[in-house]
Amino acid sequence: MERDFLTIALPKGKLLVDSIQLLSRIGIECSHVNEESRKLFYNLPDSKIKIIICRATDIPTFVEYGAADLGIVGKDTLLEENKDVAELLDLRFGFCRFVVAMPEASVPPKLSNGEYDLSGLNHQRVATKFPRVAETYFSGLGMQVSPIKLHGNIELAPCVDLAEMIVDIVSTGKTLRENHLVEVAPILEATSRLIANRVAYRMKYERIRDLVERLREEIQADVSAK
Ligand SMILES: Nc1ncnc2c1ncn2[C@@H]1O[C@H](COP(=O)(O)OP(=O)(O)OP(=O)(O)O)[C@@H](O)[C@H]1O
Ligand SMILES: O=P(O)(O)OC[C@H]1O[C@H](OP(=O)(O)OP(=O)(O)O)[C@H](O)[C@@H]1O
Repeated sequence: MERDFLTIALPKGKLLVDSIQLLSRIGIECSHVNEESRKLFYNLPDSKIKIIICRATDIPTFVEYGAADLGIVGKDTLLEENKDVAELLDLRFGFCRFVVAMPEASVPPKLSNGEYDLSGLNHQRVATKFPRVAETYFSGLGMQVSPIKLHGNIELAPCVDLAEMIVDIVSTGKTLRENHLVEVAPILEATSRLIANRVAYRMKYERIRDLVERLREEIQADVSAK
């Protein structure tokens, strides 16, 4: 019966391998799921689970509409997409940071507390994949910015005068360095999250809670071992 099955949406891209490994560690054997194939859904009858593979940014949409009961997605995407889903668990992988960055040549002066003075950036253009996050951050500082939405290679924008600054994800810092950009403000840290469709969470409560508890224990054991 369909209601026995859980559909889990996994993001292709950077989070896929860790997602598969985590599910496999709690006994949902899905190591044959991979991005090399063009297969976008997998049935795991023994676990009564279906896996679907989506673009990372689409995961909240699939879960909100109930096309998937559960999904794995970065907190960054969750904030930006702002869908009506339940956030169940921090999965602790896919760590990255949101920052504001600018060309080395135009970094603002520092305040006495050591932070950069961002006030001169009011009404400036900010290139980003995350316009909602950017606007929310700057409005929290009492500022307004003009977001320019891009889908990738954000660091290019200030180099070709498309924007004065960027709001983007930093992981190693290599992309900022190689494009002569400097972080001028941290915004927030993000990791991947397990999310649920709100109706599925009620209708399939026992199954979902059981899965969440197994994941929680596995993550805790992993953290304790490190
Ligand atoms: N260095 C990093 N750069 C980008 N994302 C990272 C990084 N490290 C961890 N992540 C996490 O991985 C998630 C997925 O990133 P990925 O690059 O695979 O997809 P995407 O390009 O953001 O999505 P889409 O393909 O839909 O545009 C991000 O939302 C973020 O949570
Ligand atoms: O600090 P780093 O380790 O250099 O990683 C940060 C880069 O990774 C992401 O881009 P991604 O690889 O997703 O490519 P994209 O520009 O096409 O989004 C992000 O948007 C940065 O550009």
